Amino acid sequence: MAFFKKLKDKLFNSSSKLDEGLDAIVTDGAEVDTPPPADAPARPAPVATPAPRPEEIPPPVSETPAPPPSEAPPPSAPAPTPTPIEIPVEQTPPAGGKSGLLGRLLGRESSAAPRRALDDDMLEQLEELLITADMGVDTALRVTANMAEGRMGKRLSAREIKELLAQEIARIMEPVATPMPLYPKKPQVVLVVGVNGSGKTTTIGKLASQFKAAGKTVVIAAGDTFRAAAVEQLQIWGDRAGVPVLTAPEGSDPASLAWDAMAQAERDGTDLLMIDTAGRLQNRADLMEELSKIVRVIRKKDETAPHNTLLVLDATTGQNALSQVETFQKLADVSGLVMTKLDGTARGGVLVALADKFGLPIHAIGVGEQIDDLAPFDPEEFAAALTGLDTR
Ligand SMILES: Nc1nc2c(ncn2[C@@H]2O[C@H](COP(=O)(O)OP(=O)(O)OP(=O)(O)O)[C@@H](O)[C@H]2O)c(=O)[nH]1
Repeated sequence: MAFFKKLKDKLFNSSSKLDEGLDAIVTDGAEVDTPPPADAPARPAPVATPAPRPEEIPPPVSETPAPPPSEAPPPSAPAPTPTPIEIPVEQTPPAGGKSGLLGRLLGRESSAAPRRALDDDMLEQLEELLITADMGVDTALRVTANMAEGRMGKRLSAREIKELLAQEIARIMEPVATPMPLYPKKPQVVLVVGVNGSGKTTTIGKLASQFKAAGKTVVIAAGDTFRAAAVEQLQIWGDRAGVPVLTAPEGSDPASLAWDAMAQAERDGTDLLMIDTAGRLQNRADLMEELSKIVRVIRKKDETAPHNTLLVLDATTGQNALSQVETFQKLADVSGLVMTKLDGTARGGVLVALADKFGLPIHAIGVGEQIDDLAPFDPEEFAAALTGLDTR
């Protein structure tokens, strides 16, 4: 199945909500064109059209220099292998203008499609709809203001509004869509943080499997030593991914496990060491101490580690994800996000709010419970899926 179709299906709840909401807004108070007046706007001028995306996904190693300048890859560094979180994206119509034009040319949108003049009332309805889709008030206001710029009084069809919205969303998301950077450092230490249940274990398993498929050697440290069940789950995912999982006795110090794991990874020349961590936010001070101790200890072995601190967020928590980012930014030096459970949630809009508010890279999205249900984040596909623009 085309990846776009899969994403669209999986984002069904979000997209149908926006999709139907936008249709309703236009129908509410719309007039039917028969035919549209010659001077009617054939289609709105595109807003701040996002720079055309290259056909190819960004290179695996980001432009970001390795943590300290001295660690920057030497010119002779071996060519990076394709990043594991890159998944070939099938050709899909862009979220923006082209599909609309094509749609029109192919007669997808009849000239009798209902149109509604863009006025304050309609803008308010749009804002409300975006807020209910978890975009948050600030982002919803900014998005609608941009959509309205230069278009007040223009008569727009539902499809044109969806295209405008998709363009605006893609424009916000474009800068944050970056795969997890890979460095020539061995081991590259990836600290994985997030609240319990956000999908850390699952994401570590999926990422480990993708890194391994890309030819990297990976080892996982089960750093949530306080919960036997968490360790067992991680072992199951390690088995699935074919990657060893280092564990420590229940209740032992996670920092000491991290130390041992670093030593083993260094000894074995392992490419990536992924460290799972506890996610108990109930006692923030303890968690902060635990995370900073892990970091202190691994820095004794490599002062540039951790090279990535991934925050795993559960999309179904909606706006709560925003406060989790704020909290974890205080606890750890978060370098990127993975958003899980985007399948089957009506709260996908929170990604837009996250990108708008924090600008942290979104490395990947979880769209299911299977090992291959982790996809690179593609802003245009996401915008199209979220707004219900598709190839129907
Ligand atoms: N539908 C869906 N479910 C997911 C996704 N990612 C994780 N899950 C499910 O979410 C639940 C929690 O995932 P875990 O990976 O165990 O979460 P965790 O953060 O490690 O949780 P703790 O072990 O309690 O700290 C599991 O039932 C997973 O199958 C996803 O992308 N989509």
